[in-house]
Amino acid sequence: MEHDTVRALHWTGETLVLLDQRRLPHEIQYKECASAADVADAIQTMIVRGAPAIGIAAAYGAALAVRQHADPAKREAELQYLAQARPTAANLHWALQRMRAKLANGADAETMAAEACRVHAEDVRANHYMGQLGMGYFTVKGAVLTHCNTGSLATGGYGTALGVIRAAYAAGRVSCVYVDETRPWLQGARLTAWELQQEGIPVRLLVDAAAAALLRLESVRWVVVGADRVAANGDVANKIGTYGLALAAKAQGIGFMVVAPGSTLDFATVDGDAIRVEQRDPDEVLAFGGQLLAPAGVTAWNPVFDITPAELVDVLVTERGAVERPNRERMAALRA
Ligand SMILES: CSC[C@@H](O)[C@@H](O)C(=O)COP(=O)(O)O
Repeated sequence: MEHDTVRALHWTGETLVLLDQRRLPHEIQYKECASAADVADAIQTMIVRGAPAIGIAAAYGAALAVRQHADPAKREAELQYLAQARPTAANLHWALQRMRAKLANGADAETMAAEACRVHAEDVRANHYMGQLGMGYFTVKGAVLTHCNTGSLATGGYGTALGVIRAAYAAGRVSCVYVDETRPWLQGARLTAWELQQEGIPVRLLVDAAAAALLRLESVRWVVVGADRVAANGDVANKIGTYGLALAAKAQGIGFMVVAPGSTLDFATVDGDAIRVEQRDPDEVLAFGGQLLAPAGVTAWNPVFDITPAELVDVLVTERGAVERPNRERMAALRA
């Protein structure tokens, strides 16, 4: 098994230590979470981000709630606080549901922590499996384009879309990785470029607005992205800008691959229209590094995810298998 360059989360046995992703790549700082509320705040403020990593953090948060409180009402309040940290990533609710089931069976703090560690380890295993499965589609060596950060930092380790790219690069099937900078948080520029550089994988950064031109002018074989939630019909919620990439890929006849673990699949949500898309503070768009970019008084629209209709997805890769051109019927094969 290949090594992972970095870990976003570390369980000490008593606390959860998170690599502060807001400060990367130039500062390595950690945030120690001793309570569920600390974890919820870390998710809300993007110290930890990426759907699978959010789910894993929430699982550890639930273990901390049980360690901290004997009173079921207080535990419940902590779990609800965690559940509200961010709305779009399905993994958050999936993880809390799994931890609640343990709790309902009378689990103590130690058993809860062991379950959270299992959630974490299973995610890493799923990523390695998806890496192998996904790279099977890269039949000709070439360049790929990815968006946001879906690597070790966004998951328990290794990555979803970036896991496929890493596996494919190791197998000699990727020549270069184009990375969208991913405004406004710059997950591509700050995090993905950093992860790829550490691996020695050739990386070229582009502004988000250059992606369609890249697909038209350069020979890119696949666009590979992750997901925050996949609805029962295969519609995909992912970082804002993903829908535009899918449209451009379709227009150019370039493959569009989505890579996501089972914990991101939401069969209770009928389609993308029913997915709640998080809106964040307009200041994330209007200012940068504390410096106002736009004229004072201008407002901004800041949805942080968009919905890509299933018909634009060529293949959805999960650890339960891969589905080509997902629709409601084909998605059924991925039910747990
Ligand atoms: C494996 S991560 C998949 C998605 O979570 C990722 O593409 C993404 O959109 C992350 O958004 P973020 O706002 O950084 O949490």
